[in-house]
Amino acid sequence: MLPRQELTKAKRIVIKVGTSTLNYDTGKLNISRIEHLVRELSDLANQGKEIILVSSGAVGAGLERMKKNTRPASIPEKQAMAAVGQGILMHIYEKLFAEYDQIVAQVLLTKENSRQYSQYINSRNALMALLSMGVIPIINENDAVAVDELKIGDNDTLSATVATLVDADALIILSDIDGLYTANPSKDKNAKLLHEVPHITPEIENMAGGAGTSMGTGGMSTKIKAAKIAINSGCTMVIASGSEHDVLRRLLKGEELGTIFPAKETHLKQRKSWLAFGKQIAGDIIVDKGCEKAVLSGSSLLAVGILAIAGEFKQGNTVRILSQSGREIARGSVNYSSQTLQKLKGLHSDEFKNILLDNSPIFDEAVHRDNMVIMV
Ligand SMILES: Nc1ncnc2c1ncn2[C@@H]1O[C@H](COP(=O)(O)OP(=O)(O)O)[C@@H](O)[C@H]1O
Ligand SMILES: N[C@@H](CCC(=O)OP(=O)(O)O)C(=O)O
Repeated sequence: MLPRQELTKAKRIVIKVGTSTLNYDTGKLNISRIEHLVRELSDLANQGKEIILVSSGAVGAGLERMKKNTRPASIPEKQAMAAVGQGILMHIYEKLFAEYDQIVAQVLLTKENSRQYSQYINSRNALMALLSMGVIPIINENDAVAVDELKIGDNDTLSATVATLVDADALIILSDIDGLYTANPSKDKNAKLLHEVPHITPEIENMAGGAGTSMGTGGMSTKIKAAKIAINSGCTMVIASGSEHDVLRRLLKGEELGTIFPAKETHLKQRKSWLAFGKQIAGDIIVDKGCEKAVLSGSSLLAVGILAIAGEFKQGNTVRILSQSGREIARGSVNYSSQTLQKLKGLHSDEFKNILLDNSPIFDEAVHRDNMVIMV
């Protein structure tokens, strides 16, 4: 089935709306757009679709309330603005959704919630319970507690993590632009809109630039990062304009709006998606061309193909597997620490016993294919 047609069948849908869509350039909330969004989402829920809204805008709403017109530079100030704004945002949503008799719930997440498998499953259970009750969860990052290493970092990535968590059929990212262009259109007047991106190649990644306004964060590059997560988890993603009339209804009828990133056929099992997207990356393993080919065709990663190791990691940590050119081809749970792998790299497993003098278990594979997820 064509990817646009697939969208017409989507039942569980995550919709992400960015600050640049929720706010005017003045920094004030775009009330009529929020009203329209709420109307469209309630209508989709009435059709029996399961809807999750990932909404940015807390910092923006906080800034407006505190009468500031530039995003603060320091993290504590940003956190303070988000804390002021999140309540305002929820109050608006609660009030508007109530007009359509639609119940909503606030869910605030951090990376911590996906790092531990038990917490990952707990968040999934809570979201599934809300969906089964016909409630629309409204998700944002828990900005007040999520400093640096706890931060998911941007709501594009958060929305893709959520889509993976709940096995969503589609992720729709609404922005202030109608999709991915061949270059940043604010800088290149000849940039053209791409209607479909069948594969995320390095060229596609290079097209994506940073945020367009002082309000938005991440720009297209975080949306491409989100697309990688979503499509590898079997979820089709679309980037479309939040200002396009009836954008959600039209997209879900198969209309060619925005840029579509079709889901990959292979749907990762829960544990594999957690492995790939839930856990923190502890380091990198750089492999030679032969090893890259073997990994991409489904083999385990053997030490003989390892050229170099970056970072310090322990056995069981998640590492990225990179090609010689630095492109991530896979990630997985590693059988040896970085210290041990430094000694084993380039060797065949029958040579390991000369190196591993202690009685530590000898694995043939540095990363077993069952604990590995292909990322291209
Ligand atoms: N290749 C590209 N195609 C489209 N937009 C791009 C591209 N590269 C950078 N951008 C910028 O990304 C912006 C959207 O991201 P962002 O400002 O973070 O908004 P949001 O708040 O919706 O996340 C666009 O307005 C545009 O200026
Ligand atoms: N958690 C922050 C959103 C951060 C973010 O990713 O913003 P955006 O790029 O507008 O989606 C907030 O609510 O302001």
